[in-house]
Amino acid sequence: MNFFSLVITTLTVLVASILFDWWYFLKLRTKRLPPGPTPWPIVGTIPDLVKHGGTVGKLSQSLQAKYGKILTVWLGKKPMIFVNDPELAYDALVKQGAYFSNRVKLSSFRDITCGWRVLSTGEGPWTVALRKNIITHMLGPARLKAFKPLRDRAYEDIVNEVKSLAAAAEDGVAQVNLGAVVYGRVSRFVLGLTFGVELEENLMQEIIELSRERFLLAFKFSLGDYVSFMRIFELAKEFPDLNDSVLTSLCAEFLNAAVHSTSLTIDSTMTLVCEHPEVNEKLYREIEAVVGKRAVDESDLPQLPYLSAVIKESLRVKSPGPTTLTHATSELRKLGGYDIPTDAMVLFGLESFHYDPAHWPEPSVFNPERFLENDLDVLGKQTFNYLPFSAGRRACPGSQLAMLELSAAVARLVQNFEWQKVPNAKNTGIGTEFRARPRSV
Ligand code: HEM
Repeated sequence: MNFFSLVITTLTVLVASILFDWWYFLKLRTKRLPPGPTPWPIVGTIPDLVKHGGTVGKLSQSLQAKYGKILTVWLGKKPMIFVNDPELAYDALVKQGAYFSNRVKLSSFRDITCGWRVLSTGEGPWTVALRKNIITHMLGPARLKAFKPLRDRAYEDIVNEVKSLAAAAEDGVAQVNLGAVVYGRVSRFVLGLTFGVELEENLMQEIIELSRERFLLAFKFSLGDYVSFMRIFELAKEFPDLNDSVLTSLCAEFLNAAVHSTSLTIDSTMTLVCEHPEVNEKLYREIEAVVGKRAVDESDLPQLPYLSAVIKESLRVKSPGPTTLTHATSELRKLGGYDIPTDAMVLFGLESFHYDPAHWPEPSVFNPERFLENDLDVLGKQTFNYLPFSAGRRACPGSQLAMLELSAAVARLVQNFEWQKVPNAKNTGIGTEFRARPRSV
């Protein structure tokens, strides 16, 4: 092909795809979508998103005052609908759960998930089978019990790693990136759970690094998902149903889903505990009174109500994600009187539920006492105003394991050390810098 025909072909594809996007956009605009800012041609509301630091949760919260608790923004030609009202979320995730449980097939996820074949991006019978396998086999009560010794090792290793940093420090106080320490130890436990055997240290180290790279890749933004002509830069690939690559993707997904939010939440809980010395003191006294000097065990957790309240309040104030993953409908549905087309990405605003002043007085104040007065379930059984693990058919399958790990790890950290945040320490993405002085246990 000579240069001239190449230019003509490229321009034709460009104009055709712009016209296609325009037609697609106008077709969707005939629906009665939830309100929102008027989108720009081609790019939609992407400029507003950029103004909000690229964070969809922040964009939706700032638009909520003007447009209400269900609203639409446009990522190029694609509508993204935010549901920030707990009652509408209950309608979608429970009453209409069978229709709101699909996922949007974003091309940014295609390669990393071997053609969307992992649990969090899949839908239909394949996903139902995967979820059943995870819930009944990988994370069923018998397996959680069988793998308790590995979890105990992880808690012990976290404490020992911080103790050895303290022993090596001149003033006897460890300076530690807690998120990084927890990430490494929880990953080793989850690898044991995934493969059913303990792997060699070198191999574990290699898998942990590779899976972290994969995790970061999954956040790659692909313009082709939203503006069709950008697709010409992406190559189509075929993926088989189940082979080594699909299995690797499934293991990487499990490892990332299980480790990242858990280590992030342990880090943010300890940050909140450091910022509230009265909470730290009360927590330490509860552990001392119930457990004494021996190491806290998971079997002690039901006797530690204040610890449970601290973890739940931390998940309310600092949910690892401000929204659920994107949901999609399997057919055109109605929600709050609006149309929800199959092309829309639907996000449920967990942070909005958790910060609703009508339900939570002084919502930005960290106050574990709220959960002592009213011990709410984490899967929305009593109210959708508290939903850290989402609810319904796509709710987090790891909530039970996560609550065990969060509670036991935080209890051991408070039991063994006096914690302080390093002044002006910021979360570096993986964790926050703390100073930890071993208590004389
Ligand atoms: C603090 C800890 C955790 C939090 C706050 C959390 C929260 C969530 C949320 C909000 C979702 C999205 C649900 C939706 O889209 O409606 C999710 C999905 C998921 N989580 Fe978790 N999670 C945590 C830990 C875990 C653990 C320990 C595991 C595995 C052992 C896990 C595995 C998954 C998987 C596989 C999905 C995708 C489910 C699907 O698409 O059907 N998570 N999680």
